[in-house]
Amino acid sequence: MEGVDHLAFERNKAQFDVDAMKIVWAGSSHALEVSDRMSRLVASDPAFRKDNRAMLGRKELFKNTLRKAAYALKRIIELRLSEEEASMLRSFVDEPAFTDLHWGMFVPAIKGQGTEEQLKKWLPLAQKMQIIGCYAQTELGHGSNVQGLETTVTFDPKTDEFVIHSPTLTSSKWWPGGLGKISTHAVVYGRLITDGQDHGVHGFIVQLRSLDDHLPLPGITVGDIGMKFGNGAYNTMDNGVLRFDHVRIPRDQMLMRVSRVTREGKYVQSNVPRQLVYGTMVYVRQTIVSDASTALSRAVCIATRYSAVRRQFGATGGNPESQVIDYKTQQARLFPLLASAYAFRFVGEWLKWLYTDVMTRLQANDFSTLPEAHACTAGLKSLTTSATSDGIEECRKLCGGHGYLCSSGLPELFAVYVPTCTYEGDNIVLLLQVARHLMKTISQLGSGKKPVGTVAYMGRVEQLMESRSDVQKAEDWLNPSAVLGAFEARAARKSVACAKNLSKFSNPEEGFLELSNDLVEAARAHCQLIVVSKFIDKLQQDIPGKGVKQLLEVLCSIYALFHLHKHLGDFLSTGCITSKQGSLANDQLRSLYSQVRPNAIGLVDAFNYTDHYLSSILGRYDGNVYPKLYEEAWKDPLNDSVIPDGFQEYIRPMLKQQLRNARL
Ligand SMILES: CCCCCCCCCC/C=C\CCC/C=C/C(=O)SCCNC(=O)CCNC(=O)[C@H](O)C(C)(C)COP(=O)(O)OP(=O)(O)OC[C@H]1O[C@@H](n2cnc3c(N)ncnc32)[C@H](O)[C@@H]1OP(=O)(O)O
Ligand SMILES: Cc1cc2nc3c(=O)[nH]c(=O)nc-3n(C[C@H](O)[C@H](O)[C@H](O)COP(=O)(O)OP(=O)(O)OC[C@H]3O[C@@H](n4cnc5c(N)ncnc54)[C@H](O)[C@@H]3O)c2cc1C
Repeated sequence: MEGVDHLAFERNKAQFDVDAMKIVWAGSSHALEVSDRMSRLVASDPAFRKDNRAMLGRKELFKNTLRKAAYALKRIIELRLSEEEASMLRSFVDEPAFTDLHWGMFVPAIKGQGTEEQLKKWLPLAQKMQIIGCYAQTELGHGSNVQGLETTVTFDPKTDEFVIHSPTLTSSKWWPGGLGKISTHAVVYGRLITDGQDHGVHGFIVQLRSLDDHLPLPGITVGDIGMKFGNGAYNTMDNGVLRFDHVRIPRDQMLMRVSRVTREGKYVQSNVPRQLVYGTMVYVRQTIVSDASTALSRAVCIATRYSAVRRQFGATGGNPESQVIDYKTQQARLFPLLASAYAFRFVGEWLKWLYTDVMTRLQANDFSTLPEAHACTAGLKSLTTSATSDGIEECRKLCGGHGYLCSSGLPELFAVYVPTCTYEGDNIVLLLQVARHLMKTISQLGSGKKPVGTVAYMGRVEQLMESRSDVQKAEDWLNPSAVLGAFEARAARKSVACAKNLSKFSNPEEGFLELSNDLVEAARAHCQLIVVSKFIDKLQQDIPGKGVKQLLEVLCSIYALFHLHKHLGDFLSTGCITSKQGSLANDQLRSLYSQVRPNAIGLVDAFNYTDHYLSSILGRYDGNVYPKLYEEAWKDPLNDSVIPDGFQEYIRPMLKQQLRNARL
């Protein structure tokens, strides 16, 4: 039934102001207005169709992406869109493309590591897309260990140039998105060598292809690294391989904000920490946290709407079967993911604030919050992307068999999303960075250095080692201080246990390797505490709209109590809570799920996603799932003919042969 809202009866159940929640989700009325306008602009333009991606071969798929990227830029210019509108439009086009790396890494790398002169020269070219850039750091032999990169960049004082070279096979640049076929330029990371001395890894702007005929410049070998996981999915991106054979670039193409090489070949470090060379990764990790909430909310929106449409079992007295969303097991799998999507939204907002604050301080040569920014971006990137990848897969299972169809939108979302656990830093490697930060914080406690920011609770470590939860009944777990107390005590105790064990090793690095599993768990507990505490902080703000704040309080409690239940072993073994208190938390969770149930559709409608963006028959706004699934099946190329290609050639003779054998 076209035009009928099959989910209207669900929408009528909502006990809160969905439009007010849309503003909270978007971040402001202005952000909602822009994202709403841009998403509709993309959805209504047939040039941005994306429903056939899984069927296309690589070349056709890639060409289509190039067409969309060029068309998007044309529309951005024609409509005179602002930077904010343009970036929203690109995100609603919803297709990984070279432009992600151009805008997301190449431009930020120049902005963050270039001098004023370099910004003046390169930014206008990049911003007008007169050049297209990528971020070429990872090599075939090294990704996580950036200090292990092998590409050499040697200063030649005779010609005032750098000579870039790939000395080994493993030094080939490998993975950079946009590099394979499109980028004209790259920010290349390599070891700077002056006068025979190795100064470690630095960034350089390098032209790769001619701006006239797009052919690789002399000494450069470049191409695509091949098909990746999933049909369609990330294969719209030309991840590339790049080798240099003594390629020369002018000296002023070294990004010189952190350190520079003089005309005489002298290496000069500025007063900014060398870690700023890693600044672009910090920036991108921060954006990845907000993007996690977007990806997870998409999957949750699909699974929630479909769970309200889907019915199985329980038909009694002429009544229809039960909606699967009413099963407690479905709720216990789905609603924590819904809560996580909101939790990641708010922690992402906070992280953006933290990043902006760090950048402002850096301008004033205050580098004190850089370690905190590194630990938070690394840890939260790791926590949210792992949870989102697992969450998307859980949503697929929540949709039963139909979730496995490409038309559910979930397989492609998973395939595109899952490399987020690896790129911008492998999630385990990043948690180990957080663990280092925690161990350093603990080791400095005795020196009187007061921990600040997200590790401030370590300053109360003695009290946290002794504290006992005073929860007596299930509702006590709704008290934010009860939840915070338990999460802080668990995080502190896990870190302190690691620090104690580490102190038993005469060689700390050996100890760190030996205890790395425990350290990763301690880092995870710390990051979960950050998410919980930032959700609680959000609820201290004035949040208008009928029932909006109350429902967010419910979601916040679900996020916290779900993790308390999931990691009960941690909370019990560290002695923060008793097993009785653990089971009260579980009782409270069940009650919270019942409070979400009537509001579930409203809560996913608040994401304000168009059907085009969701790209899922199961997640359609109108819930008209079955006729559309049925219709879609007939569009498959296999159904173009009644008898498929290959049948006459292979199967008919086989059948005939088998029949002949049977008659003998
Ligand atoms: C359905 C369709 C949907 C469509 C949607 C479309 C989506 C499209 C998305 C596309 C978007 C993006 C594409 C992704 C592109 C990906 C790009 C990349 O992956 S780029 C490469 C990223 N590489 C990495 O992340 C490498 C990870 N490794 C590192 O970061 C480092 O090497 C590290 C940190 C692991 C170790 O570094 P190092 O050995 O130098 O450090 P130490 O451990 O010795 O530490 C020294 C000291 O420095 C501090 N430190 C480390 N890093 C930082 C930092 N970044 N900032 C500040 N400080 C840092 C560290 O804490 C130590 O401090 P100390 O006080 O001395 O202890
Ligand atoms: C889709 C995609 C897009 C990418 N885009 C870009 C790009 O645009 N530009 C770019 O430069 N790079 C890019 N990359 C590369 C990416 O940044 C790296 O793959 C990533 O940093 C992980 O490094 P690795 O591949 O070397 O993994 P490895 O470090 O080899 O990891 C392999 C395994 O070893 C483990 N491991 C490694 N070190 C440690 C340790 N110290 N302790 C414990 N365990 C460890 C890891 O946890 C993992 O399980 C991209 C990668 C992908 C998949």
